[in-house]
Amino acid sequence: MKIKRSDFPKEFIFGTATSAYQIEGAAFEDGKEPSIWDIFSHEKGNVKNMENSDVACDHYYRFEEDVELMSQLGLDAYRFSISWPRVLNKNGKKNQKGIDFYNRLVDKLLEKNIIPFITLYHWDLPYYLYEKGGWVNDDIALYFRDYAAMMFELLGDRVKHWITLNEPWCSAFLGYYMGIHAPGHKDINEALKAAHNLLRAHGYAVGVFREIVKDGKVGITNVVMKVEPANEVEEDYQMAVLVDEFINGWFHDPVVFGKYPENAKGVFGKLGIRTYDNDLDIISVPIDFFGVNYYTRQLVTYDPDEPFMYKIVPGNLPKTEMGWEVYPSGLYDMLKKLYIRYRLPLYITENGMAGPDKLEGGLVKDTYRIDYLMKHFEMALKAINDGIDLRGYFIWSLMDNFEWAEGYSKRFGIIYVDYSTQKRYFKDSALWLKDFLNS
Ligand SMILES: N#[N+]C[C@@H]1[C@@H](O)[C@H](O)[C@@H](O)[C@@H]2O[C@H]12
Repeated sequence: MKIKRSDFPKEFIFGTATSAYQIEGAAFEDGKEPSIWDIFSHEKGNVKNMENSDVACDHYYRFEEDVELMSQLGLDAYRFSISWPRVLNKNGKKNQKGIDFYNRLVDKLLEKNIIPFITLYHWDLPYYLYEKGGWVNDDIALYFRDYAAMMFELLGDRVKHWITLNEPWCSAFLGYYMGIHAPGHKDINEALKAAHNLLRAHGYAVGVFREIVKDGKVGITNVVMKVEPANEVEEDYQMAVLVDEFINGWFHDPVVFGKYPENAKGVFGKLGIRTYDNDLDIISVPIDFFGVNYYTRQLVTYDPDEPFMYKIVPGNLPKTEMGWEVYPSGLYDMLKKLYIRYRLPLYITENGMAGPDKLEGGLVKDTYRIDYLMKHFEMALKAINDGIDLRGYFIWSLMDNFEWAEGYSKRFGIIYVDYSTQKRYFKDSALWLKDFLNS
């Protein structure tokens, strides 16, 4: 049975999501200072084909055209991030040209009746703060608080939906343990420290938000994975519980319960890895919603030879260009799990797929993405009909963009970007979405 927009509650919002470093370009223009990703992407070996976001989708100069495209699709909302080093320089001074860009973007969105959702931090830490220790320097939480307060003051009169951090798990573990994201460190102790300081930063920002944007809503967006045992055996079930805590619980529990998940904390302790208990009262100040970035599941199996006694097992379901299994039921399962455990309103702040998109005659026949989105829309509707307080769904992504270590090799957009000309093309999925939103 084909679902329609009208099957969803009237107030439910459909949008698309992007992030500053992935689309803006103008990486060193109009007073913007470097971020850790500007430096990391220019260092050999970090990004496929040595690609970077110096230009990206040139959104800094083309934002009016891009908002017009969103309006043509009939989107209700648009989630984007602020580039911290574009608005605040190393002397703690505002960069007015950078601030003006976001003012104009917000005003353009409102003019087109598109609700802005702003993410304060989507991985592009100012490089000068990294030089002061970055996320492993406890002071970073106060720098973030001051940056957040400035943005709340500047845009809070028009923007009422804010997300403090995007996927702190990635910032901490891909950036400080696995080394595949900026700043490229490989130190589990640094990763745990960074994780804690990211959560402290979140808590301090929520505190000032309550003083500045009294009629606004604030939350945090986490990567959410459905973790399952690779084999129906006790030890794999135990590993699934542990990995669920490592990935999902580690950034949800402290924010709501003011404490880290016990099993994972115990494993870190046994391995001599320090965990932290300071400022848990600040970390757990009440928030208004959780943002859920859902893409796929993770199959795990017990392996005593691995540092954390488990390894990831590739599944046998159809996969996207990222090698991620297409697993729509995992979205429903995780929405249900999060809502039962934390009782907070939810937004799907990212869901989408990288596809083998080819531009031919001005068209991109991405029927696979239409199928993917429809199946995940169905799971969102099932969750709503089962009483879960799900309030919105943002497709990742509005347009093809810089996919971090994958460079431009992975296309997640519903709009195709020809990077050689910067021309935008609606993919079939965009045209399908436009019809769906009017259905
Ligand atoms: N990879 N991948 C796609 C997508 C990435 O482009 C976003 O920036 C992240 O928030 C999240 O990882 C998801």
